[in-house]
Amino acid sequence: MPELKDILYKVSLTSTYGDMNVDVKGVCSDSRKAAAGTLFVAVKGTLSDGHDYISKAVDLGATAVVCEKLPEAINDKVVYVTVKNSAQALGIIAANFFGNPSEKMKLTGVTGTNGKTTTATLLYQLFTKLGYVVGLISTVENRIADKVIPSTHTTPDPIQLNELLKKMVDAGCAYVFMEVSSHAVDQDRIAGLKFIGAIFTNITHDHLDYHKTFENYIKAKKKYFDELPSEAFAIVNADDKRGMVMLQNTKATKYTFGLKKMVDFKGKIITNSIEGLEVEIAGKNVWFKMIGDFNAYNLLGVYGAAVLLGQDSDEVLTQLSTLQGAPGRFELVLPGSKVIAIVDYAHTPDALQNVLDTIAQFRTGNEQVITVVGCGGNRDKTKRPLMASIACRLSDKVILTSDNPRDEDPIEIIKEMQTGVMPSEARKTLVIADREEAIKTACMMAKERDIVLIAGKGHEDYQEIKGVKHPFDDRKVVERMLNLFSN
Ligand SMILES: CC(=O)N[C@H]1[C@@H](OP(=O)(O)OP(=O)(O)OC[C@H]2O[C@@H](n3ccc(=O)[nH]c3=O)[C@H](O)[C@@H]2O)O[C@H](CO)[C@@H](O)[C@@H]1O[C@H](C)C(=O)N[C@@H](C)C(=O)N[C@H](CCC(=O)O)C(=O)O
Ligand SMILES: Nc1ncnc2c1ncn2[C@@H]1O[C@H](COP(=O)(O)OP(=O)(O)OP(=O)(O)O)[C@@H](O)[C@H]1O
Ligand SMILES: N[C@H](CCC[C@H](N)C(=O)O)C(=O)O
Ligand SMILES: [Mg+2]
Repeated sequence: MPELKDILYKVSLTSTYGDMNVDVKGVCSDSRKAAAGTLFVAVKGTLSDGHDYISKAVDLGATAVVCEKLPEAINDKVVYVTVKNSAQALGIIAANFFGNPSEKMKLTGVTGTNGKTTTATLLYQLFTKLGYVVGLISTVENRIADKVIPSTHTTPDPIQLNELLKKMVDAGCAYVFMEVSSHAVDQDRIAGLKFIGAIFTNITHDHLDYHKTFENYIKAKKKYFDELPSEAFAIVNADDKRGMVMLQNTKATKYTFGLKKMVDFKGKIITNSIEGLEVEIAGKNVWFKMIGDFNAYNLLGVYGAAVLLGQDSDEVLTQLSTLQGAPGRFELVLPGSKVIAIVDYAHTPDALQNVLDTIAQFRTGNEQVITVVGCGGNRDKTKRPLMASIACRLSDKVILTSDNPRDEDPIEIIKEMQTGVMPSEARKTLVIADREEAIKTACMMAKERDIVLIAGKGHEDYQEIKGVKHPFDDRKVVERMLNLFSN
């Protein structure tokens, strides 16, 4: 069992009280999980402050406490350690407690507003095909080789994260690909991890509820690159306005990918159709099963990272051309049906615009595009009118509905969306708060060859209302409707 002094290795301490050789049976940052012999790390959160729960953790048996400020009531059977930043300390402590698993693998992180899950999943699938034992940490699911572990966050908290990485080491994972959310960077969930590579996809409007300003959001993404070690590589989308900003202060070796500029990993789209993409990369024309310009960027980021991780360029392109990408991302439901139904996780204005632009490239103009879209509750409100506006501009009919209302009133969310609908567009919008009814209505309205886009929830198999996740899957509702048509 590790001793306290060992798991505090590399943590910058401001003071210590008690025996640093005490054994530590476990680490927790939630007092409700404290047990005999554990170390409790008090972290200031967005809703409450872990410092208020120190005595609760001690009552449940915690024998050591890491905090920024000592509590008034000191228990002389407990060891107290103060630090300047306990969120950061928690990351380093969790890594030490689980034996610094990230140092025993090649860990690559993906950050950006859109495309993280797609990029990380493609890398996981690619390296598996190349014959390696691979780990994946993503919004949709975590994977240790082919074993699926459900995911609760895009990037888990430091304790779960390091425990998962340790299991990956134990299972022999040589490469691990993980999504790094801006929340995770800001909350130091990744402190203490050793990355060999980092990929930046893009940055657009999202999460301003949390970061408050776009500048802060950019800073959170940049902090990830600023803290990379010199042995790592950093590869960014140079066509994104903020791509080069990410590289400004990094010690890592810098690389770029893109379609428009002079870059290290360049692509040129030759064909873009509902069947897939043909892209010229490294002097070769390669067909991919992924659809849409934005996926050309994801594929180039994946290709660049794979080559930087030492893989053979031709072999990478051959394997990459066979891959399907992540579930619920531009997923065609029952392909070959009379109605083209697409389920996509577009839950930001930029993603919605990209998906509808992609659809616009395929359509003949004789069919209708019917979009069903909602915006999540307890999330960035500024995106609501923008998403409704984009949906109206690029669709023939729009049904505004709900998407994980959480603690908010779905009707109020829809009202905020409606402020983005121009009076001239109002006649093509319907409001149907019940998502199942909304999807059914869209399918009923659709005629042969019409395109129905169901945006926002992708792979999600629930609708979250007031803290309860009710089973709900866009794809299943659409499938039921399409099957009814064919009978
Ligand atoms: C806004 C946010 O990111 N919140 C995360 C944060 O919680 P918090 O700051 O609200 O914590 P808090 O409730 O204020 O508590 C502060 C501290 O007191 C402790 N506490 C609290 C109560 C108690 O009785 N005892 C106790 O010890 C808590 O364990 C915590 O350490 O830290 C928690 C532990 O790591 C996370 O589970 C929680 O994620 C919430 C559930 C969440 O919904 N997060 C989303 C927004 C998120 O992180 N999303 C990103 C993806 C976004 C994207 O890019 O699309 C993600 O990486 O998943
Ligand atoms: N490179 C990209 N640029 C812009 N939009 C993209 C890109 N890749 C995917 N998208 C769109 O964004 C949606 C979300 O993609 P993905 O799940 O890969 O992103 P993410 O960054 O993991 O999102 P989240 O932060 O919610 O986990 C997709 O369904 C698609 O509509
Ligand atoms: N990772 C994103 C996912 C949003 C998905 C959308 N369906 C919603 O619930 O808003 C978030 O938690 O903000
Ligand atoms: Mg994701």
